[in-house]
Amino acid sequence: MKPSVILYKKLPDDLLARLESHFVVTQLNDLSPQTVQQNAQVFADAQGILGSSETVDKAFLEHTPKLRVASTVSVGYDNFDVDALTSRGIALMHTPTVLTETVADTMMTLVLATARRAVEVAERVKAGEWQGSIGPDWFGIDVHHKTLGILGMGRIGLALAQRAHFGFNMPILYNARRHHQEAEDRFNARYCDLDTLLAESDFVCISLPLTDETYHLIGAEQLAKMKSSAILINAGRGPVVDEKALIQALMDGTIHAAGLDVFEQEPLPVDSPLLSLPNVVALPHIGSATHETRYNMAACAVDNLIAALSGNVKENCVNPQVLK
Ligand SMILES: NC(=O)c1ccc[n+]([C@@H]2O[C@H](COP(=O)([O-])OP(=O)(O)OC[C@H]3O[C@@H](n4cnc5c(N)ncnc54)[C@H](O)[C@@H]3O)[C@@H](O)[C@H]2O)c1
Ligand SMILES: O=C(O)[C@H](O)CO
Repeated sequence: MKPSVILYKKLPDDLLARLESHFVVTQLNDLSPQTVQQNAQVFADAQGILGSSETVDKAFLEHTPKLRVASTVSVGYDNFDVDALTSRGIALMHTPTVLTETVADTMMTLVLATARRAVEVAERVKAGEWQGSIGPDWFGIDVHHKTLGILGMGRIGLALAQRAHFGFNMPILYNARRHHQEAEDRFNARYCDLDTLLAESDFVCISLPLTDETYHLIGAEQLAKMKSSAILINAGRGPVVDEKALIQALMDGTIHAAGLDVFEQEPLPVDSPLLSLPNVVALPHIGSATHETRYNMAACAVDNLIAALSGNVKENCVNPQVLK
């Protein structure tokens, strides 16, 4: 008999058909306690789950005694209690690599949009304010040849460094737990401690995962160490930055601007002060959101689930120790 799996994200038809050729698939909207309660038997029978963004913690796992694989349509997995999954022998599969270049494009978009004030001035044009030659109140700042600091020199950090180095002639600084020879050899990136990176970068770019260590890594103290002309870019996870401290720093001129794809609370509440600051470009967590990349992520997650439930995993497992 085919294993039962729960799908909690919409898939393109061809990928759904592929999933259904291997499994008995139940489609649900989410993994909320209410959904679990209303579909208790489905959760009790499920050997796999596939979707994104929902919390999978100890309380959830109590309802899934047969679960063997969780396949997330994302590279980030901070919404999973990995220790709880591992202690139950459940494999966590994710989708690195297929989204790397697209997310780096998004980060470069934020660098350019904040520096050149693209959103702000485009809105002024739409509002009919372009009535003659523009003056300094429409000007931005240069990106090329400025120093770009990277926090999180992993797959996405490297792809960002490539763009900044070759495309914009930017010196690259990075802080990490170890030296990254590839970044140093290919992009002339210079390793430095966090304080030096904050003090010397014109753009501080975050592509870090959210962990206990990175939670509020950037707070008031760190923002105060940045140049007042510097711009903060965050496409890692919202809680890596203390958002209250960031709002204050943007309001009092401690830093120049921020380009944000991720927030402490998503969707960003409509009354967030961030939305009334002209020096903020706020995107709705679109790092990987192109048609091509979202398809490739979904395909990767389907393949990951098939591989893991058939004992054939070659890559993309967060906790490979459960496979031994
Ligand atoms: N905005 C989006 O839509 C979007 C899309 C994809 C990924 N992301 C986020 O980007 C993150 C990175 O993705 P990736 O594929 O580059 O992952 P990765 O694992 O290749 O890179 C993460 C890097 O951060 C480093 N790191 C972790 N903790 C650190 C710490 N305390 N100090 C310094 N460095 C630390 C790791 O060593 C690694 O090099 C994901 O975990 C996710 O949270 C966001
Ligand atoms: O981690 C990821 O893949 C992105 O943030 C999409 O959720």
